[in-house]
Amino acid sequence: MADPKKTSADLKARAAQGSYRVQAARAKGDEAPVKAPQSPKRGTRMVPLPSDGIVPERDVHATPVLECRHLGIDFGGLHAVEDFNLIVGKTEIAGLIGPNGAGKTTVFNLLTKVYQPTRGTILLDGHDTAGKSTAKVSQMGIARTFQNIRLFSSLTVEENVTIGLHNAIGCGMWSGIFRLPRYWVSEKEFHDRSLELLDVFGMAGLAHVQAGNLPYGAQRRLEIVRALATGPKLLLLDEPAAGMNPSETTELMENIRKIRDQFQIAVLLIEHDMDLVMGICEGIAVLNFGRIIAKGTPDQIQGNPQVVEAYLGASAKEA
Ligand SMILES: Nc1ncnc2c1ncn2[C@@H]1O[C@H](COP(=O)(O)OP(=O)(O)OP(=O)(O)O)[C@@H](O)[C@H]1O
Repeated sequence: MADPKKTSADLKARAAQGSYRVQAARAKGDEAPVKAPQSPKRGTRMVPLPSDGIVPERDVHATPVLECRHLGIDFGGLHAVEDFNLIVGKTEIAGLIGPNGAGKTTVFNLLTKVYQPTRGTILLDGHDTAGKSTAKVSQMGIARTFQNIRLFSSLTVEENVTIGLHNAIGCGMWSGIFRLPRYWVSEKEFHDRSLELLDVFGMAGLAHVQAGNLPYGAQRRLEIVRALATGPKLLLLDEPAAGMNPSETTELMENIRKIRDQFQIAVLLIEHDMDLVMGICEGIAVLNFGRIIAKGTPDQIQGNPQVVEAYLGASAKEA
């Protein structure tokens, strides 16, 4: 869980200054302040869709990878998520932010069918996921990582990735039980593919290391590789920078962009680290008390008084 005071202070400072880049330039002692870009990836323009949403211009003619319409879930009398509408473009890096308890993880649990929604619709790449199981939506193209690392710590790095591949492809029960030729071909394919995926993050050399023995940052990277092994169209990252030091966070930001560029998939991330969110997200949605209170580009979100108020309100209550 993030420090709400730090997050609020970050957001307030940025809202006041209008640009985190100006702040960074001043901190480095640069003479001329750097002008904030319209969106984090230079040249990316967010375009409104006829429905309620914005997507990167490059995705405007593609089916959105995710479309949530009037999504909601109740826990007893608590409307944990209410009237949640969100569109994520085919190759967009999108952010879902909000104070602690706002409903962010609940949204991920709805998207992955850990919870079935009380109301509303979720379209994944244009297909309705109503009534589908977690396993089914995984096959349909959603993968996620969790706030707390959930690796098989006694298995090797490679075995952790292979499990993701098995989930996606499988080699058939009888081939596996009777070790038919198809099984061995699959195992060889899985081995090669695991190393290929690990290599994206410079981890192929760690394939035989026990996952539990990896340093923290590497365990977080491995979780992402394992999620990628399932062949997703949409990767959900729940607080990927939690517990990371600044250099690990910078590396993570590069890796997230690399994933989008190399695999041509979309990423939706929950994160309290505003440097990461404002640095890589193209579209951002802000949740408070289960409802979206703002949507837009990083510049629009940083300058939104309702957003600053939501974070300051949370911070003030904790103080
Ligand atoms: N299974 C559940 N049963 C009852 N209430 C729940 C359940 N899951 C979540 N909630 C409630 O829903 C609300 C939203 O919780 P959620 O974990 O989604 O918030 P969050 O924005 O992810 O918070 P954080 O940033 O602290 O992780 C909270 O009030 C929480 O207590």
